[in-house]
Amino acid sequence: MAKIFASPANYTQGRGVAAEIGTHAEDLGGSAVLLADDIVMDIVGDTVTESLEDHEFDTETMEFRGECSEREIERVADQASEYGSDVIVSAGGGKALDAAKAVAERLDIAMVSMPTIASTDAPTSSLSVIYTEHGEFEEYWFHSKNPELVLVDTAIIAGAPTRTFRSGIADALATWFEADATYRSHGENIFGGASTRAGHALAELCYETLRRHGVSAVHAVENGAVTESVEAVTEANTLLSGLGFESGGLAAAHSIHNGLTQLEATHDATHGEKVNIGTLSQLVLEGKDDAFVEDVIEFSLDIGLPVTLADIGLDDPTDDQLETVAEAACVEEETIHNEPFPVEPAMVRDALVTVNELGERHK
Ligand SMILES: NC(=O)c1ccc[n+]([C@@H]2O[C@H](COP(=O)([O-])OP(=O)(O)OC[C@H]3O[C@@H](n4cnc5c(N)ncnc54)[C@H](O)[C@@H]3O)[C@@H](O)[C@H]2O)c1
Ligand SMILES: [Zn+2]
Repeated sequence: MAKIFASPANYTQGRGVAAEIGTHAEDLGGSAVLLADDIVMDIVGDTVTESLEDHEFDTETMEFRGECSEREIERVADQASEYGSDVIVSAGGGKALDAAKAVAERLDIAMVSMPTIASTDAPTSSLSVIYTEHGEFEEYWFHSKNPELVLVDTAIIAGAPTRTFRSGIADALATWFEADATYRSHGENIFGGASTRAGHALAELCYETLRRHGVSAVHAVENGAVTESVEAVTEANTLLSGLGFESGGLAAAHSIHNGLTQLEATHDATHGEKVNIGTLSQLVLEGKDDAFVEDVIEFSLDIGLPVTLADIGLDDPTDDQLETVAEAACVEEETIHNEPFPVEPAMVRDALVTVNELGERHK
């Protein structure tokens, strides 16, 4: 199997860079549509439109309605096509970015990814996670390219609710464990290739960066402050995690997340929050030492991340519910089969109940 590494063409991060979008996007086209929900449009709409128009772009705006579903993608694509847009700029969280990636693929136009929260590693990737209208995970859509430009304004990131930043740390915390499992099993990354040393090393740097800067960065963001730790963790949550998972590979943590989305009770927990339960479950599944699992639980608590099932809305899960999660996590297409040993649903269920017990003990 060939080794494959791919990435966005350009990643730009810093305080105030939203106002420079016209400069960075200049070569990508001449007619842009900005996709964002109401909240995000209020935050970036004027700044982005002004900068694009200063650089000779015709600009339209469009409201994102909140779910990355096939229907929403179709609606946005039809409208963007009517506008004759050759660039889609998407601002917001993972769902808005994922929807825009699918639109860019469908219309064969350029994509600018502008995360306004550092909540997931979606901004840099070449895939979209597709949900039903009701928010259940449906499937991954793999696209032919990564976004042309990823633009991250750290002043906006630090001004967003801290919960989004914590969630991004959780999504990024999974990256190293999943990439390393894939590496050890000689599994496939998102591009259907083997991991490069680069993909593996970036995933490890992601983990080290979170451990060195995570706590300080969360405290800064609680106060809307941009410090060097906030810069480091934003980069880890967004760039290092994004490249690390795509070129390094996913494994159990994200399959368990996908399984958890089958239960409606978890829908108020963010992507990252559910992933954290997936990460801890993966460590138990892999039989990591007690001290190591406890260290990751303690770090999760320091950051303010879920360590029990109740923390993600499952106060008293029934056997049937746990069975549903475990079965969904182990379907054939799931990345859990990148673990270096065969995984059965019973093993996932047992890891989940064990994590729950360990998490309760540490609280
Ligand atoms: N494609 C990938 O590679 C990939 C990777 C990880 C996660 N995901 C997907 O990402 C999605 C989760 O994304 P998410 O956790 O970012 O949430 P989200 O996209 O569901 O919601 C983000 C919310 O935050 C709000 N928001 C955005 N910026 C804000 C700001 N600056 N201030 C205040 N509010 C703001 C938005 O209005 C929205 O309500 C899931 O669908 C997940 O599957 C995809
Ligand atoms: Zn994720």
